[in-house]
Amino acid sequence: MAENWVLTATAQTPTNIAVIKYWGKRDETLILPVNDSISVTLDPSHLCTTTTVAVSPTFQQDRMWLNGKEVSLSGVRYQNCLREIRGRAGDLEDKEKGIKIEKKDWEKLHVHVSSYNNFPTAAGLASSAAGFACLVFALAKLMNVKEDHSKLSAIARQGSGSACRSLFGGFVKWVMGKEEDGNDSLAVQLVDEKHWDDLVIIIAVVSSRQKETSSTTGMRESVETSLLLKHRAEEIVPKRILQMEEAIKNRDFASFAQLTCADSNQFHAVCLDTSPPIFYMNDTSHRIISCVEKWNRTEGSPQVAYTFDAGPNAVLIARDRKTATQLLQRLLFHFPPKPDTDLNSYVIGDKSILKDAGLEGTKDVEALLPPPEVVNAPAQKYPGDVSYFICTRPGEGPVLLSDESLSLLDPKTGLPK
Ligand SMILES: Nc1ncnc2c1ncn2[C@@H]1O[C@H](COP(=O)(O)OP(=O)(O)OP(=O)(O)O)[C@@H](O)[C@H]1O
Ligand SMILES: C[C@@](O)(CCOP(=O)(O)OP(=O)(O)O)CC(=O)O
Repeated sequence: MAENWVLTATAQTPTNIAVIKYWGKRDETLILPVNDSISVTLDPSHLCTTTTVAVSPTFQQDRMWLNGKEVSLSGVRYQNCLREIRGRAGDLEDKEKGIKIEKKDWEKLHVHVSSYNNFPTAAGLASSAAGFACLVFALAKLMNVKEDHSKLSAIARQGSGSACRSLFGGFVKWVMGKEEDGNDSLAVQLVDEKHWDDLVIIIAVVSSRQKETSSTTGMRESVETSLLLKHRAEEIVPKRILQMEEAIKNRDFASFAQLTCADSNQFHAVCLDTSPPIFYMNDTSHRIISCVEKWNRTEGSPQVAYTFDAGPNAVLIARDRKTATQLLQRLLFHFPPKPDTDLNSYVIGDKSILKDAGLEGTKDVEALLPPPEVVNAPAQKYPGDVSYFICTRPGEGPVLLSDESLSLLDPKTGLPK
């Protein structure tokens, strides 16, 4: 066997947003949560991670490049994922390339990883969720791991809890599990992305100067100090999970929206109940909540649901396209771009919603009338308080990219292209 071969696999994995939140661990090392959670996977054409993994007898050590820059793989979370995947690697033969790797050989072979997020990293858009899910999925393909997506999700969970939910498209539940070794703490798909394809998602990336507490630190402090977290995990979430599963199954938007907003608000209440208190939302986040609440109330039934993770960004879920265009008009009325910003870079993702809303340029935004529900109140405008909007929808789970031109590593050297 020639000893200078390089074998690669490239995958693409989506990010996800929780509608019933994970907040609190019962085991910090294995990353085992104190409650079940449910998320919606976001369309990878707008937010995703692409990762190429390679193996070669010529590699001297495990190495990783993130968005083109070399980063260390020595962190315990990366090490746990690599160990768990290597332990499950199978025999592999590529006759065309003359490569034969036996199960026991994988322990001695080093890997190279190159990963790229098509959205800002560590900006509160769950890059760690897409990133760890993609790493585990790509390595599993490379190393011929014969396990289903749920089993792989239990490995991705050890990279970042929320990552386990990115192993599936559509709506996904992370079952907390009971076992001490965490083998039953994994993700399952509730329904795929086609089940409820009316939904439209608009993310407001909110400008933020504050230094935020990371999710890992924040939830540790909440577990240690918040009595509300204990009550939430034991009494509230188990019931909410059942109601949310029912709402998703029946495409019951009114219940879905009520549960999503209530759960986001309770998660932030737990943060306030933490000592010292943690503030993730800012004034802009609060203004977006008020705008949606006022509109929903005027309509008599929910049109839009909102949810916020460990940061000020708003994730807004509209019941259908028509509602999404009305939402975008409201958002752009209150949060127009700064005078020098082009609308095309201010609203990204699925731009067809801009067109449906009759908004082709900054002039159209300036001409927007106040929404009917605010006509008697001062029409408040906050240019610059939102950095940009992303229009997207529920999307599919991880996919393997077989087109070699999409590989992020050179097939000859195993180094970034
Ligand atoms: N593509 C990737 N592949 C592997 N790891 C990644 C990738 N992208 C991000 N990460 C890991 O996730 C870390 C960022 O996670 P962090 O929780 O700080 O931000 P986030 O997930 O973008 O935001 P948030 O958790 O607030 O939603 C990075 O430092 C890196 O360790
Ligand atoms: C608020 C959340 O987004 C918290 C996510 O926490 P992480 O998964 O980032 O935390 P670690 O497991 O410590 O890596 C809610 C959620 O995604 O369910």
